[in-house]
Amino acid sequence: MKTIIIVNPAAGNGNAAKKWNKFKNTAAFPHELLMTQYAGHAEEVAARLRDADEPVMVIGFGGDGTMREIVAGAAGSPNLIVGSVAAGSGNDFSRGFYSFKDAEAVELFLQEPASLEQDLGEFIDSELFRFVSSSGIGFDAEISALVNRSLAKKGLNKVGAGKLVYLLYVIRTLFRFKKFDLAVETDGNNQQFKDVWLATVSNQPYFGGGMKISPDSKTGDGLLELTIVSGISRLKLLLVFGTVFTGTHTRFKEVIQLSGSQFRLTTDRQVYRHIDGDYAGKSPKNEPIHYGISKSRWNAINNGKKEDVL
Ligand SMILES: Nc1ncnc2c1ncn2[C@@H]1O[C@H](COP(=O)(O)OP(=O)(O)OP(=O)(O)O)[C@@H](O)[C@H]1O
Repeated sequence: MKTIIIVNPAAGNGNAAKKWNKFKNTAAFPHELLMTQYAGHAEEVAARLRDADEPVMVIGFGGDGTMREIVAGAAGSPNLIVGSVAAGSGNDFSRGFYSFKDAEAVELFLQEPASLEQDLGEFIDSELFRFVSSSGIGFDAEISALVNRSLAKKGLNKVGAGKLVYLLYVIRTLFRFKKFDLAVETDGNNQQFKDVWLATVSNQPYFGGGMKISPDSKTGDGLLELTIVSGISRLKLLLVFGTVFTGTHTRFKEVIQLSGSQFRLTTDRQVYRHIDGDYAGKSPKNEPIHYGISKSRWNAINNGKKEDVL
């Protein structure tokens, strides 16, 4: 099978380039290489391959942003199979979908390739936004928007202090965040939530670099899960965050989880939002936004262990 590796050298704060330099020396299988030059490049490359008349495996060598771009470009093409090697910062894609741990794993897969159709989440605002793992509104989206914008982070990342900056913004946002009201409409059901900290639409269990926000999400079942955290004190919110890593946060009464093929979400003010952890503008005030699953499905690696990918 023809194999194309798309490397984002900027992923993982530049560590992807170093990781690639090691990986390429062990990659004995035939492959073409493409180094991304700018944001959006990986999607363009994957989209150009869409009309392939033979099966092509596109391996993303990067993090969640790189994988989202590749999946968005490849979705709807019957002959493209998307694989990944985790080389980003958060790498939630590799927790929700099968990911190659080394070149040997790629070689083994190529001996007996198999794929599995998966869902791609989407919503339309002024433009079409797509997400592979999750898209959220609120507290966590505000933190990541502020951290990424912070010039301090750019300087401090060079000395490996990105996590410290993140922690500082968590504390700052914890005190400054303005909670919002949320209306949820799903399958003819209307619900109102007051004092909401965050609402996350998930296609797979993980977000935020290993937090199991939506333990029951399955990537190919045609459903999305909505997690809402509301009516909770700052202190308890921290406690809840501590339990998200194990997925036990769902026991708190302030954490609501809904499942459906689509959700219409309306916020009473503009609130930061993300797609797969990346900035995705703000939700409009009092205007419903429709979250659903794209008609264009995509093919993931099927390594034979269904529980890893379904
Ligand atoms: N050559 C490049 N220079 C700068 N940015 C790039 C380049 N190529 C791609 N990008 C952008 O880099 C961004 C970060 O990539 P990615 O999300 O894969 O890594 P990450 O943020 O380190 O990992 P994660 O999302 O898993 O935390 C993406 O939005 C992508 O569009």
